[in-house]
Amino acid sequence: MMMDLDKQAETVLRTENINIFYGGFHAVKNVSMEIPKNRITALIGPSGCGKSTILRCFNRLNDLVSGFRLEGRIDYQGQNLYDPDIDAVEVRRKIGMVFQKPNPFPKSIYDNIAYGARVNNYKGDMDELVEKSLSQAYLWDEVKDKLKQSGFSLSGGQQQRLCIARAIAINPDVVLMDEPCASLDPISTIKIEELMRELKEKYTIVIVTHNMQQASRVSDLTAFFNAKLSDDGKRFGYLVECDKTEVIFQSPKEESTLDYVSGRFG
Ligand SMILES: Nc1ncnc2c1ncn2[C@@H]1O[C@H](COP(=O)(O)OP(=O)(O)OP(=O)(O)O)[C@@H](O)[C@H]1O
Repeated sequence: MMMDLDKQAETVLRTENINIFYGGFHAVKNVSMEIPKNRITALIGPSGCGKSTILRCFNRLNDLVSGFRLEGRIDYQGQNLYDPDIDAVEVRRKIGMVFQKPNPFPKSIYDNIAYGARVNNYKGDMDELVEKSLSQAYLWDEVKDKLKQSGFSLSGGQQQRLCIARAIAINPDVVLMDEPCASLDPISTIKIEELMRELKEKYTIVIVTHNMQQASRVSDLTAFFNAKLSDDGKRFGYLVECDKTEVIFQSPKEESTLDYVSGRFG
């Protein structure tokens, strides 16, 4: 499907008819979609439609949730991420995550970056890696004179850029972002959006956002999810459509998509 949407981009992640359960609750039904390389894909939709659930499946973060079960497959570089012989820790090294609330480690700014590299037995020059990662996250100039201070001493927007720097320091393929600007002021938000545009040159980005302007400003592709009641009266999430962002925002196939992006519901 995506090949038609973006002929230049190869597919990094592909879900094939996935169904996601939390215990007896069928949270997400029959989602098939593709995430293209070096693009920003936005997941949008009303609360509870399963955006975060799907995002977290992309790096197996839901494994830690009791009762979680996934049916179907998620292919990453031709392998099913959920095959029993796949190491979830290695998956999370290749597919990083940035959360809604900045969550620096209770360590110095320097060690926030160096920690993951040390754990991964990084053999290169640590100072260089720290500088490069912080520069890529547009934070270096603001912190270069206080690298030994705690990550918590930074502003919220700076902390989020620190978390992005930490995510890219271990050289992932994909960076997942779950509402990365939800707790930030407008100026920090614009900085993170600029940063995302830069980062997609090197990484593939998938972002969950409630902010329609943000999705239309930064993403190349947008997937619109919705929720509805099944025959037994339970609410489940599903993918309505995924297309180029300008199509989703201007001429989507489904009326419910237009209603949502134009603020008529949700
Ligand atoms: N750990 C969990 N255990 C049980 N149910 C869960 C769990 N996490 C999510 N759910 C349920 O799965 C459904 C989808 O939740 P999810 O957080 O993925 O939605 P979302 O679209 O990201 O919502 P929001 O926009 O409000 O963050 C919801 O009904 C939610 O209550």
